[in-house]
This record gives sequence, C-alpha cells and structure tokens, in this order.
Amino acid sequence: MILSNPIFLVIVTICIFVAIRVALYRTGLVYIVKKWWWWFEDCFHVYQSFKVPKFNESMQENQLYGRVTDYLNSLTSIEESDFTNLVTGKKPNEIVLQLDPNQTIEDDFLGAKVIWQIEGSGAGGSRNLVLKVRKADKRRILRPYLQHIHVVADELEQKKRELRLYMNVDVPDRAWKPVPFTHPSTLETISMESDLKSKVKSDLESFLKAKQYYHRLGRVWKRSFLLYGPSGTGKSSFVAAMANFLGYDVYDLDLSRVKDDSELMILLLQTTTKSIIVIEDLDRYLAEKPAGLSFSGISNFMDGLLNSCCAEERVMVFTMNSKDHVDPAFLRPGRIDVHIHFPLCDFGAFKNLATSYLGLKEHKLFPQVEEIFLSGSSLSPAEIGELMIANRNSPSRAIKSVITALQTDGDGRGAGLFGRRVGFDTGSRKSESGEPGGAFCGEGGVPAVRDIRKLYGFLRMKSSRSPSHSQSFDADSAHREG
Ligand SMILES: Nc1ncnc2c1ncn2[C@@H]1O[C@H](COP(=O)(O)OP(=O)(O)OP(=O)(O)O)[C@@H](O)[C@H]1O
Ligand SMILES: [Mg+2]
Repeated sequence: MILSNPIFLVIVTICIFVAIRVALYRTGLVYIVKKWWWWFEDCFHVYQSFKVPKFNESMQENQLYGRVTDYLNSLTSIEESDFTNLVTGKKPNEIVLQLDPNQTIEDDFLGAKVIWQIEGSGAGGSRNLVLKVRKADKRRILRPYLQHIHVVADELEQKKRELRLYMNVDVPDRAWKPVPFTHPSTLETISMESDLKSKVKSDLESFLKAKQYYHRLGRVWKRSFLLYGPSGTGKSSFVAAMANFLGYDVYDLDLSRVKDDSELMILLLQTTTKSIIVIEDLDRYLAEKPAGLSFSGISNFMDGLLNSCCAEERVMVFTMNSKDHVDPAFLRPGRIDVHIHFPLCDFGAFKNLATSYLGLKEHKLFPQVEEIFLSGSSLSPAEIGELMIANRNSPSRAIKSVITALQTDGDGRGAGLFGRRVGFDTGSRKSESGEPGGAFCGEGGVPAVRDIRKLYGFLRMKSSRSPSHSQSFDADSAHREG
C-alpha cells in the first residue's frame, strides 16, 4: 500500500513543510510565529534591565542616550518593528525612523540576543531607553556591547560631520584658514581599475581600525600615500574621494607659502586628528630647489617626526606628475607607505568614462577607439571627460571628438606605463621646450604597445607578490625591482 511506503511519507512530509514555509513567508505570518517562539523561549530566561534616561538628575541631556539612539537608528531591525514613525532628520532630506513608547528593537551581539525598549511619554516628554540582557549573557557581553555602541556611534558621527578644507595662508597669522569642504568626488566616481580601487579602499579601512596595531609596533598611527601620474589623471580628485570616504578634513598645504622649517612644523602641529594633509606637485616644488625649506625639514614633516601628538590618526598624501626626478630618500618605505600610479587613459578607462559621462556600455565606434588606443595614442581622463561633457547630448559626436583628439593630440602619448610626458605641464600639450608634448621612453624607441601590455601584465603579477614595505599599487615598482 503506497501510504505505508516510507519514501512516499517522507516526500509528502517535505512537500507539506515547504508549502507551510512558503505560506508563512508570503503572508508575513512567519514574523508572528517567530514572536511567539521568542516569547515562549523568553519564559525560560531571566533578564536584567539597564535604563538609559534621556536626562540626568540635574535635567541635563544624557550623552549616552543620544549615542544609543543613533546606534539603534542604524540597525536594520528597527524597520522590523510593528510600528515606526518616520521623522525628518537634521538635514531636510534625511528621514529618521523613530519608535513609539513600549516598542522594542532586537539586536544580536556575540551570538546573544539583546532587546531595547522605548519607555516614556513620547514626543517631548522624558523618554528612557531600556536595555534587556539575559542574565546568562550579561557578564560576557555587557561591556563589549556598550563599547561596540560607542564605536559605531563615533563612525556615524564622523560620517555626518561637515568636512572642512584648510589652506595655509601667508598673512596675518600664517596659519590654516578653514572653508567648508564640498568636493563631490567619491571612490565610485573615480575611474580606476577595480582591483586597484578595492586594494586602496581596504587599505584605508584597515588603517581606520589599526590604532592598537600601530601603537603595538611603536609607530605613529599615520599612513602616507604618493599619487603620481600625468596631469589630469585624477590625483586631486582622488584625494577628495579619500576625504569623503574617511570622513576626514583636508589640510591643503602649499609649501611655497611656508617661510622655513619651523613654520612647517608649526603648521603640522596645528592640524587635527582624523585629517588628510596633502601636498600637491611635490616634485615640481623640489625641482625648483626653494630657499625656505630644507631637505630635513620636509622629510621630518613627511615622517610626522615631532611625536605622535601631531601626526596621529592622519593620512598624508603627496602628489607628483612623475617621481623620476625626485630624490629616492623622499620616497623610501616608512616615509611613503603606498605609491599609486595614475596613468593616462587606456581603452578600459575610456569605457568607464563613457559609462559615467554618457551612460554608454557599448557603441559601434568603440572598436575604432580601441584600435587607436592600441596603436599607442592616449589622453588624460580630464581631457576625455571634458570632450564627453561638451558633447553629452550626442554620444556619437562625443566619441568622434575623442577619436579626433586621440588622432591629433594623443599621438604617441599612450606609451602609458613607461612613457613619460616631456615636461610637467598642466594640461597644455606643449612641453617646456615648446615642442609638442610627446612621450618618450628613455633609451631606444617606444616598444609596441602590445609588448608593453604583455610586459605590464607580467610586472603587475610580480609586483603583487613582491613583499616590499612601501606598497606599490602600480607596475613601476616591479619594473625597478625587475
Ligand atoms: N581617473 C579619473 N576618473 C574620473 N574623473 C577624472 C579622472 N582623472 C581626472 N578626472 C577629471 O578630470 C578633472 C581633473 O582631475 P584632477 O584635478 O584630479 O587631475 P590631477 O591629476 O590632479 O591633475 P594635475 O596633475 O594637473 O593636478 C577633474 O574634473 C576630474 O573629475
Ligand atoms: Mg591635481
């Protein structure tokens, strides 16, 4: 008899189970069942409650209340509460979820479930947040949990803070002048190879969490980057993107305005933690052999040598058009931790820009563009971006203008990784000697671009394995080591 067949019974049971599961999720009844289960389970647990009042005895706002509120608002579980208010946040377009009294939010921490309850009379009146922790978990999780809330609240505050841009001015007090920092650049808007971008992103993320690690090594908790590449390749935009990613202020230091070494150190002393200190076009400054600052003054500044008071929790960024003519002592590991190369565009970067500026993934003219890039021509992302913006209403016209520019101005500049622009101009295509700015590759001619690509691919693989102190997210370092 089929009913007594065990296989048939197993199949029927599985079908019934799947049908109930689909019905529960489709109708949302699963949340009621979960609630009942937790209620039943809670009957066998003893809870300890901790109240976080909004005001303390002298009716001053309890700081912890605000931090816990920010933390709870960042939890996804707040959206699962039965009844949540939507109110405007500090910014007009910000929507904050706010619970009514007696509503609860669940949170998980180190495998334990904790419950937050809103207690009190509601809007305007005194409200309390009550944390309920199972007695069995309290000793293990309470303090780490409260610490975790502070860390998350700090990060949320950092992200919300209005960033500032500081520039060093000559007079009257030769110090930093702040202005609001509103540069829109983000790591997403920068056209950069995806694996390079993710390497930099994870480097910044691990830096943010590395305070104990640096102090255990006896090192100042700072990280320094060298961004180098031809004009218009995104170095300054990348600095802005780093600041927006980290939520750090930017100190844009113009060395030509600094009188001497002591003033340079005073400027460093006046910077605050959680900031990026950037020196643009350092190669150009050093090439001009300025009178005011000495080699040791600049190198001590780069090391943040004074002591941890003024270099702690800071990122230093130096930009150059080329590092070829710079004394290697300025670039040694420990002084510059990460070298990032910003090359002229290749076809991949061109497609990224076409997607961002023109919304194009594919186009019938792309094969012709690729052919021209492979023949050795190239332009900077700035130049290509400008052509696309100027013709953004007609993608075909935009691509044709890029093709024309590649065929005229870009000729030979695409020697890319080993090609150097003659002179360090700022976007004009004339070298310092007035000759058309072409690329040259030191001795011998420019090898065929496809040979460079093969060599580049090999070098990149090598450089990702070479254990160098200062990380180089580029091929040149392997080229030197090669
Ligand atoms: N890789 C890139 N991705 C997206 N936009 C870019 C990129 N490179 C340059 N741009 C655009 O080109 C313009 C100039 O870029 P940016 O000022 O960052 O270049 P730069 O490398 O600092 O140039 P310079 O060496 O002359 O200072 C910016 O508007 C920027 O948006
Ligand atoms: Mg720049």
